[in-house]
Amino acid sequence: MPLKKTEKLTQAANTYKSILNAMEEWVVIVDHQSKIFFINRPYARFLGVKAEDVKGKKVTDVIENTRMHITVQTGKAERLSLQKILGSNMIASRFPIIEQGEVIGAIGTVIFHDTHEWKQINTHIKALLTEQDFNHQKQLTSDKALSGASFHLNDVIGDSQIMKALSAKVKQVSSGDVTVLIRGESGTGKELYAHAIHQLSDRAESPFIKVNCAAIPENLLESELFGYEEGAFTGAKRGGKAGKFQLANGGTLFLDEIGDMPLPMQAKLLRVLQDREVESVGGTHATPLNIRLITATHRPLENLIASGAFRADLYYRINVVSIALPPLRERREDIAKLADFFLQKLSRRTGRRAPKLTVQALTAMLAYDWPGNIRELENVMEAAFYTSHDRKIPLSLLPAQLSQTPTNVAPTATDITASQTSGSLKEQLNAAERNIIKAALIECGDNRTKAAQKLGISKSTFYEKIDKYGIS
Ligand SMILES: Nc1ncnc2c1ncn2[C@@H]1O[C@H](COP(=O)(O)OP(=O)(O)OP(=O)(O)O)[C@@H](O)[C@H]1O
Repeated sequence: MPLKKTEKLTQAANTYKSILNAMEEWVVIVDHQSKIFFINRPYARFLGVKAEDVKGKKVTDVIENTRMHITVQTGKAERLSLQKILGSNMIASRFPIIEQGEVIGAIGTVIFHDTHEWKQINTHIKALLTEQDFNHQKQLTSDKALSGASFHLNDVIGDSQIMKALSAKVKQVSSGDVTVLIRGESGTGKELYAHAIHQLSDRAESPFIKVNCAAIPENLLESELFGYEEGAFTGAKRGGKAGKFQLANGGTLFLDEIGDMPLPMQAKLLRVLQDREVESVGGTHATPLNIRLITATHRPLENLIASGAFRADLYYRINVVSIALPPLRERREDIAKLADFFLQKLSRRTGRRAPKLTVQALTAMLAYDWPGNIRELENVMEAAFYTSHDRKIPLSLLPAQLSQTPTNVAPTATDITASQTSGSLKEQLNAAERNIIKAALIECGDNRTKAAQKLGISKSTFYEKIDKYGIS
């Protein structure tokens, strides 16, 4: 038996001897008795020995502080450990050589020949990463310098039928100047879509200006939107200040959280949109406007109108084309792909290899309802990325609420990804019908009459079906 092991090792090593000798890294191979079988020339030179002379000697007698014999005994790899040889701290790795289940030897490498070299290389790698990051940022800022919008439709991840229908609709409405209202729960990607529409439009090279109507105090909103003249009020800047409308002129104005705009401001906004001109606070003349307006909200505008908190006339003006973004729990097919996308993104940013989700972790993620939608998923993946070891993300690294979904209702990873192609014919047809109805609703901006017409069914049948599938 021992002979056989040696023969196998001889065969393997002979094939690669000249390659191993040409390497800058130091390489040593021991047999199953921890005797040196091969040592490459650079390593032998460093030790001050001749490769032929040490062949067959116990590795512990030739290399100081070696652990190669331990690797042979345990069959376990040791990566990037410190090993002091002739006064220098080397960085060494050791791997068992396994053939048909048995350890026939071990291979050891020394990558950095002292800690100084390791530090130098570390600095070099950091510089490369910074440069790569800088180039990426430069690309983003040059996109931004052109327009202020840096997301494209390609950045929108999602293969589900719903997302495909949305992409088609976005492409269709982007080119004209039509006013778009984007609706969806918090974190569903409303801002991302606003950017994508601008990027696809003829205005892509012109400014994209965003205003978060919920984040600006009521008394500042007017001057923020319309700008002000010098001396317009106490504390006004010298020379005045351009408003977001003026800055967006020629391009796109994105009013986020429009449902949170105070009523008096709604009246002023409506006037500007109707007159197509804007006058700054304290100003004496109006500037003609040429903007494309995109608005977004997570609030139910119809209810706000009913309670008197939102103007119906403004609603009609902003709701020319409506795009409804589905919550993540209604397109669970996209969860795995989005998770992977965020892990890869972090990997590119940090230079660390992306860990993989275990089946249990992915199953819990597929069963969870994601009230914070994609933003929540992105945050969960970021926390898991930084706390993961062994390139794995087990369930224990996910927040507690993800493991609390009762397992009897938790669909498995395969259930979800195969939801279109598994189950009885009836189940598959139902799944397909649900997706078709959902897609039609999206295409028709949630207008049920139009969606029913598009599908060639009566309004009452359409209502029965949305009831049956619990589509809201
Ligand atoms: N389909 C998607 N693919 C990839 N990333 C996405 C997608 N949708 C959203 N994101 C990311 O999720 C995060 C939240 O998206 P975004 O800010 O556009 O949501 P929102 O609906 O505008 O949220 P809020 O209403 O809270 O402002 C962002 O980091 C965005 O890049």
